[in-house]
Amino acid sequence: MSTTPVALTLNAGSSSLKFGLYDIAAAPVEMAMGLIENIGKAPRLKVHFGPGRTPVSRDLAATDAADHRSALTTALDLLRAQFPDARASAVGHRVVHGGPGLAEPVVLTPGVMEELRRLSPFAPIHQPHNLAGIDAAMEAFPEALQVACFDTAFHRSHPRVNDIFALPREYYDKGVRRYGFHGLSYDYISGELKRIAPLIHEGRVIVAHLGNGASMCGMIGGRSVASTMGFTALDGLPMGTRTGQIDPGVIFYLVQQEGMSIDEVRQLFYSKSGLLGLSGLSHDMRALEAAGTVEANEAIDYFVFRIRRELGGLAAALGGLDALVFCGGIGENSRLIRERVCEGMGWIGLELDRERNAAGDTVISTDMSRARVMVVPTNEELVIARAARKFLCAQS
Ligand SMILES: Nc1ncnc2c1ncn2[C@@H]1O[C@H](COP(=O)(O)OP(=O)(O)O)[C@@H](O)[C@H]1O
Ligand SMILES: CC(=O)OP(=O)(O)O
Ligand SMILES: [Mg+2]
Repeated sequence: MSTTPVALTLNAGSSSLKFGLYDIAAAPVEMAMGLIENIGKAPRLKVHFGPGRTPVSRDLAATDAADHRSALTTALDLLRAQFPDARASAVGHRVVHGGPGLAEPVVLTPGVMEELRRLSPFAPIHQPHNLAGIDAAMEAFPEALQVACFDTAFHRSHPRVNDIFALPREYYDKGVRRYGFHGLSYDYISGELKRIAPLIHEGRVIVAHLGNGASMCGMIGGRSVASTMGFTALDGLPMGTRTGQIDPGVIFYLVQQEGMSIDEVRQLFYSKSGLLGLSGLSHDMRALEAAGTVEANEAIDYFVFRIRRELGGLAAALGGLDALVFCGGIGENSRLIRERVCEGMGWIGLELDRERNAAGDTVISTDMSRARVMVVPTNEELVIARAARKFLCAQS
């Protein structure tokens, strides 16, 4: 039997499950990284087992990932077959909502679980899946240390004025605040900037995490000052299937005039809107870029327009801008979106180098650009694995 301590990481999204396996004897080393997407519909598996190995990608039977629990069983079977001797000493979970109190990763206890269940309505397409993943992992690995890492935690450094809504004061105390999300990704990017561009890290940086979920974060000295997501992961930028910022008056209209139920409005805002709703075609940026229809182009126009608006707003909150960093599936891979976001942004100090952008360089601004533009691939799983290792080390 292997004596190497191993950590499993789980990152459950609304219709996907990302899983990672790390050797954590020293700093975490990736052994496997996988994704099961389209859970409950036509599930597909993508997995790769460490550097230099060819990634595997194949369709799964519907029963292999009918829900998150069965997807986890499928993922674990796969990992056990590949690494028969590995035993997880720790399981690290991405949990989207940690509420106002949980500003650091924690070891999961019944008390913490109760608080996380209470927060479920604040993150309806994420938190229930995160909690189901925790329950399943506790059952599968009763001996392992179970650690939760929160998307909201990184943003607890916000000044209060950026956390409040203009509601009567008692609502803040009830937890109705601007939490911010994608914190594991921002934490990773902050750490990477410190390593590869320490002077930039000390300055005023806007990070655009553009994936299926999308948000932007303004940082000073590597700490979050402001973010585009708010009370829930619905606010801010339009996303694959989510509206992003919308006048709350639309909800009253839909309920009172269109006769929709609150559940129907929730479905509409979280699952049928954003790029999918505007294009009438797909939530997937690759499909929209390839489609070239009027509707797909308009969905892209709106996505870019909102990013540029938030860029201006966040730069004002930071008092200027030293760097813009792109990450997430779209931010890391779409040269078109990066080019369009930076177009005509000289007034804010950004000048994109088209060739560097096309080549996918890390720095994609010109040498003359006052503010730097960068592409830094994010890694939420590594942040989780590091936290799991830290707790294990503290125990032994
Ligand atoms: N080459 C590419 N060009 C444009 N968009 C891309 C490309 N590769 C991936 N994407 C987009 O990235 C998004 C998924 O981002 P990702 O960060 O993986 O999402 P998740 O939020 O599920 O973690 C999808 O919209 C996908 O189309
Ligand atoms: C918080 C959030 O939107 O997460 P994701 O991008 O995984 O959907
Ligand atoms: Mg994501």
